[in-house]
Amino acid sequence: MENINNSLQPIVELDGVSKTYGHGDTRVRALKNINVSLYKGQFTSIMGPSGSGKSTMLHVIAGLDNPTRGTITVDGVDITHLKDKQLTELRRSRIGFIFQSFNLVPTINVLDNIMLPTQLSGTKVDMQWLKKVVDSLGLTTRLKHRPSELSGGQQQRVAVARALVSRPAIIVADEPTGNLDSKTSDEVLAILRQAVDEFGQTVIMVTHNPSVAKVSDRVVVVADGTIKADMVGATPEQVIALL
Ligand SMILES: Nc1ncnc2c1ncn2[C@@H]1O[C@H](COP(=O)(O)OP(=O)(O)OP(=O)(O)O)[C@@H](O)[C@H]1O
Repeated sequence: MENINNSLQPIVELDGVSKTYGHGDTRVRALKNINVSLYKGQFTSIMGPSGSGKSTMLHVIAGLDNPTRGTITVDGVDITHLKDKQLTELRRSRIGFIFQSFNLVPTINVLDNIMLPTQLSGTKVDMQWLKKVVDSLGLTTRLKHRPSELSGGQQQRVAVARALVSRPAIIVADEPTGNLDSKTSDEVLAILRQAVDEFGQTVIMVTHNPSVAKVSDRVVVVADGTIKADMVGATPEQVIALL
């Protein structure tokens, strides 16, 4: 399986990236000299066993954590040398986040949560797109509720809607379907796929679910802090064989 395509434009580049946590006896090498480019307008899934370094890779890509060594370039900007304020600004303007822990603001309603990143970045909310996202995620009747009045799955869908509505160039998702039933999980994946196909957004997703290969352009398999496989157009069966 070939992963080199000259017509593709890198949007995230990791060059010699290592991440070590702790010291001495507690030292863990979570990422070991990773070199990889992820491309614009692609849906890339990062898979691998528990503890292999997937979340660490996603966190350094999104500028939420610093690598110990190496360089990370996001949309042409070397984020490893940015000041905190510049990094916050880059995250706000270019990256949408979906985490398993939702990170919703408890004191404001669902609609305000969904619109928050767009308002923070000072851009106009595309109400038509917002309506489409909210409808497809089954949240239309929940917009005036507070997050605490929603089920876990509904809160997850609010987090997905929030990441999509501002149409960031890159959507970074850590197990976004982990808490969802299979129907809702399929809907979330379909809408992420739509963000790629219709709006040219880039999705980078960490998941344990091999069936996600069906919606992914590329599957990067991480094992023990290194890239073990890098597949374009892989089937779930091919992914399972590698895990
Ligand atoms: N803040 C931290 N301090 C110390 N060690 C850490 C920290 N975060 C992660 N690690 C270690 O780094 C390694 C990689 O962790 P990471 O969370 O990236 O793995 P993962 O592949 O995402 O795992 P999972 O699928 O279980 O979420 C693990 O051995 C983990 O224990």
